[in-house]
Amino acid sequence: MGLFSRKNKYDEIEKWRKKIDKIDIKIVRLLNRRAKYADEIGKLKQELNLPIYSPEREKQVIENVTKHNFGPLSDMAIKRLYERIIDESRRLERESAEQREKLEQIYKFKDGNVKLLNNLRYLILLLSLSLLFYLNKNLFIINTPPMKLEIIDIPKNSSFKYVLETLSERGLIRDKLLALIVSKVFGYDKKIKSGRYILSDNLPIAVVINEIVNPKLVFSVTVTIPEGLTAKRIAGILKSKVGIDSVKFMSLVNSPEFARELGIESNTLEGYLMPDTYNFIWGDEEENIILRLLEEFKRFYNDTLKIRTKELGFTIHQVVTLASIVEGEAMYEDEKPKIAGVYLNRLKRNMPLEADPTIQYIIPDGPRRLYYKDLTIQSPYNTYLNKGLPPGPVNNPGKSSILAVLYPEKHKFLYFVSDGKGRHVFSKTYEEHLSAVRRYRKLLVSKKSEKN
Ligand SMILES: O=C(O)C(=O)C[C@]1(C(=O)O)C=C[C@@H](O)C=C1
Repeated sequence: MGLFSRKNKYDEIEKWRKKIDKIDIKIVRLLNRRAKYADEIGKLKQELNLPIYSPEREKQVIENVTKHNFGPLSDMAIKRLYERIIDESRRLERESAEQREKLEQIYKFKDGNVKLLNNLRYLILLLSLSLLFYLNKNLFIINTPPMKLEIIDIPKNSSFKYVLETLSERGLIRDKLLALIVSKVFGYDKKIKSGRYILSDNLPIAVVINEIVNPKLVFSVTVTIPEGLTAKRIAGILKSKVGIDSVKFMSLVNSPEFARELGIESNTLEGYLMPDTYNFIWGDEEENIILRLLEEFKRFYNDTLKIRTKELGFTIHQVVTLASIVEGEAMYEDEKPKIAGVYLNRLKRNMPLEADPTIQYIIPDGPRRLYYKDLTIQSPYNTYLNKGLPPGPVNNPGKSSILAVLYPEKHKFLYFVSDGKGRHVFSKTYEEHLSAVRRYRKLLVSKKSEKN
């Protein structure tokens, strides 16, 4: 073979190959278009739940292509080629189906979660709204008209737990836990104030707690302290009426430092607790109450009375001491200046006062009827054994008794004895007095026999 013809053949191969290349490009494009159609069919089969593999259809396809086969490829060759093409179609359909399934699962999961989240959101919203509604209703709103008013006593040093228990027991707070939480959050549990409170049963928690922390409806009690009582008996009254600690009250009354601090020339405040009618706040401090009683004493014992005291040559302490004896003796106001006059006459003559109220003060079980042996009790307060005034007041005298000492009746009486009816018989001499005493005793005896 010549060199020239050989080269021509190579060129020819190249020429054919170029043609094949062009056809291959078309074949690949067509194969992919075919694969795409098969993929569409696969999608529909998946939706219809049909199997990918369809042997009848494959048979049809082979028959179709061999029918149109005019060589040079044999029918068998075409058949083998198409079996490979359909293989790849099935593989593509399968892979696509798998991918769609996976995606579907992801969406399903997402969908579920989104639904769950939405439900949770609604639930939280609902819960928050109900909580807000509940808090608003219980904490701030007055919902019902009051059914009853309750008086609540909160003693000093009460624990917050005790306060909550009491309020809840009396129906003043419905939700103890809510009250506890709110109080703890705002620190109210450490700020409660003792006292007597009047609260209605329809108040919301915030109002009830605020009232106890910051009382506005404080309960004031009117207390009358009668004239002539000892500090100890006054302490008893204040304990029951105002809720004070009577031991603390007495220790203040008997504190010389406290008396000095208040400007009282005495070791105790006995005599200076002014009898009167007072308005106290229930549960108020013992000290405040004493200050109030002393204030009344000082207000009463004004400059005019102080000047008068000096004129008489007495100290305030001596006047109050004698006034307490007059207070103890007199039952009627109009007799007070006369009785004061008797004691002042006796003091001037250096006679013992022989005043029964001073004995009543030293007997532990008084006040009661006195016996002769009571008059012999050793005490600086015993005015049968000691001349002059006792060391201090034997009770807390009222205003009229103090005035009776400062403005006594001028007379010459040195003695008096009960007339058996609450008044007294006054005498200038001992003899007169003795006969008055005898008359009194006779009266007593006849009264006794009348009774029997
Ligand atoms: O016609 C179908 O059902 C197809 O899925 C397409 C095809 C093919 O490639 O022609 C693929 C797989 C089947 O087994 C049958 C035919």
